Amino acid sequence: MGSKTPFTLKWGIMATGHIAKNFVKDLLTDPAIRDVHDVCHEVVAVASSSSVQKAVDFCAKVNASTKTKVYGSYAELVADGEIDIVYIATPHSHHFQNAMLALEAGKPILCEKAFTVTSSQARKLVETARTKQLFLMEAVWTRFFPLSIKVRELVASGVIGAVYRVIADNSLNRVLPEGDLDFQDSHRMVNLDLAGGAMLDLGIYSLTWLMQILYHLQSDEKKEPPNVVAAINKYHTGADEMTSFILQFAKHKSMGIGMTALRIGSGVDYDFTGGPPIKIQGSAGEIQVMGPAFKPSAYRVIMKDGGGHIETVHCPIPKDQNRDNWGHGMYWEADECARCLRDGKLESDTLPLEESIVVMEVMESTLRQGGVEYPQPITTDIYDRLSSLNTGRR
Ligand SMILES: NC(=O)C1=CN([C@@H]2O[C@H](COP(=O)(O)OP(=O)(O)OC[C@H]3O[C@@H](n4cnc5c(N)ncnc54)[C@H](OP(=O)(O)O)[C@@H]3O)[C@@H](O)[C@H]2O)C=CC1
Ligand SMILES: O=C1OC[C@@H](O)[C@H](O)[C@H]1O
Repeated sequence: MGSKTPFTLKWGIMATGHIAKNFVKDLLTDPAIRDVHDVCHEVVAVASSSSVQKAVDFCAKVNASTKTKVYGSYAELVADGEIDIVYIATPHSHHFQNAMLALEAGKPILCEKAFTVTSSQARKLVETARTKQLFLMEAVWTRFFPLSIKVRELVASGVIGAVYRVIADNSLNRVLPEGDLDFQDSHRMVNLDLAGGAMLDLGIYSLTWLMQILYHLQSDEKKEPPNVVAAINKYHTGADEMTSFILQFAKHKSMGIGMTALRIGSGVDYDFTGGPPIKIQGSAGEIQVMGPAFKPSAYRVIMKDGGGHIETVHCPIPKDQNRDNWGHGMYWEADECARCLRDGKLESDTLPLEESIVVMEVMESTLRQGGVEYPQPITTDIYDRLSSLNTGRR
């Protein structure tokens, strides 16, 4: 791209919660801190379904430009003609209706994980986006980390031979001394009305590691969807609190073993001393990844024959000194959106929509096998512009 003017992507932010804040702060960092010079980002508008004031407070918290527009409804946001793309940062329960709202208004979308609550909702979103020729991507930021790209390249290069097994865990210890989890029953992490539970919130990252190695790297002609076997321990709200799933790719002679929990953490630490949360096992060696599965921080390659030096490669997340030393790692997925929109692409090659559907199928199968059932208002695949999920009527 050389010295050409970078392509600017203009964002509309739907919701003002925890992750919207982190994402917008990432958007507002200088792309040069991550050596990106071809694209940049502008936050044009922020909407809260609760009140305009919440959007105003949000803008102050993230130190947004004074030009950023604020709305007190999602409908107003998606109608804003200046916005190139809407970032959906509502609970999983809301994603289908909110994404349909944006697509119906002709807006491209980056939608937080879990993409939807059911696979049929995911298929409907993809179908709608394709019919309307609009860009759509699930916001699985981890896939766009330079570390993930490097690990996929190493596996594809055959350095560890044929990969037969991937083991991945993304678990948090959120248990209180008396045995309950450290969330109110109404919290989105455990509340069935908000599609709570470990699988959709955290297990998706273990699944991301299984999928990006064992499925994404399969050749297109030989794509083999996984057979899924799962077990779940439920919390008293009915949400899953400890979930394990096996993905079997029989034709490829490989298996992925995924784990997630809210009752026990991934290890004593995220360092190799606690055991890496991700192990990619090949015929000639193994790649181990450390750090939380959603935000990996280092990797190492260990060859079977003991040959070669084992070097840990640390991959720090760049920080912007002019923005309170902020940098979370979500800007790489935003850069992907900018490049796709700049180049007229309707989906990302790194996270194709077909894979988001398979991911939802795996999670749905896992939850079904464990007997987790979400209520009808959040599982329907019938779009309703006036659904309380769109209007914010609680
Ligand atoms: N990529 C990542 O690292 C992370 C992703 N996530 C994902 O982002 C999404 C949001 O999570 P998070 O930001 O932690 O959640 P929060 O509860 O902090 O924020 C959710 C926001 O959604 C809006 N909202 C609309 N209706 C409801 C409702 N009925 N109950 C609660 N909130 C509602 C609210 O914004 P308003 O009132 O302004 O409309 C609220 O602030 C989830 O899908 C989660 O999986 C979460 C954490 C990390
Ligand atoms: O996406 C996520 O990653 C970090 C976790 O702490 C959070 O619960 C989850 O939503």
